Amino acid sequence: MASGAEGKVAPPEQAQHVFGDALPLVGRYADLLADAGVERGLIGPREVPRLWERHLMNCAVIEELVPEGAQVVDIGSGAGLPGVVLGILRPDLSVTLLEPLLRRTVFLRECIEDLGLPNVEVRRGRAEEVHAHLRADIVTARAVAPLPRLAAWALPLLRKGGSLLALKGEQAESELAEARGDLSAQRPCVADVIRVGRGKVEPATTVVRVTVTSESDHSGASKPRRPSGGSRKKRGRKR
Ligand SMILES: C[S@@+](CC[C@H](N)C(=O)[O-])C[C@H]1O[C@@H](n2cnc3c(N)ncnc32)[C@H](O)[C@@H]1O
Repeated sequence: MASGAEGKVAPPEQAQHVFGDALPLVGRYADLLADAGVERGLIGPREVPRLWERHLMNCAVIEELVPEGAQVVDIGSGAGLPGVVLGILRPDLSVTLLEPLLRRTVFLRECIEDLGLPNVEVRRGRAEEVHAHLRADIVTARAVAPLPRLAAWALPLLRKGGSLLALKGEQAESELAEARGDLSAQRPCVADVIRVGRGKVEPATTVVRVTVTSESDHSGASKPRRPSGGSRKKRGRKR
């Protein structure tokens, strides 16, 4: 994929601490986002100066919540956040980037090829339509949907003991408090809010972690309920 010098943004000093030996490859991904990603409207031009702190590093620090060798599904991957970053940092993971929009899946496939990531694959589809086909130890999602809807999409994909890691903003505690009833009605689970990356990223990344405590019944007996909360909001501009 073409990546000129134009959109390049130098990594901050702290990036070495976060990415270690993976820094050059993450730098290449940053260039792809800043060039082709912006050109094709997958990422806003105003995001470029804050690509490292607000996007790449903020996503990277969740890797400490992902067990060795896990199968990860990144719902609504968009331009690849956090899935591509996890795939680069952690070659031990198998990462599926799940994204419904063709333009975005084309970009993601090009990125994976360019970056040479054999442990990452792209799947075009909606999370609610892949319950019969995908299983995961970890499901990640950033800026995709309110918690009740996200849980309805993610929890059926998880193996017992697996977790949804939803990257959320400062309102995570109240969002979780409102959604608790909905979450356990979807599937038995425990949920908490964790802040990761203290000392590496400022502010620390806020994650709502929902861990399922039962086997799921994929025969259909425990079909996910339509969440009562998180009513459909106006979607943002499609990129
Ligand atoms: C705001 S973007 C966030 C992209 C990326 N996760 C990030 O943080 O930059 C939301 C993404 O979710 C995707 N999406 C929307 N509905 C979805 C669904 N039902 N299943 C999977 N992805 C979905 C959209 O196509 C879009 O790429």
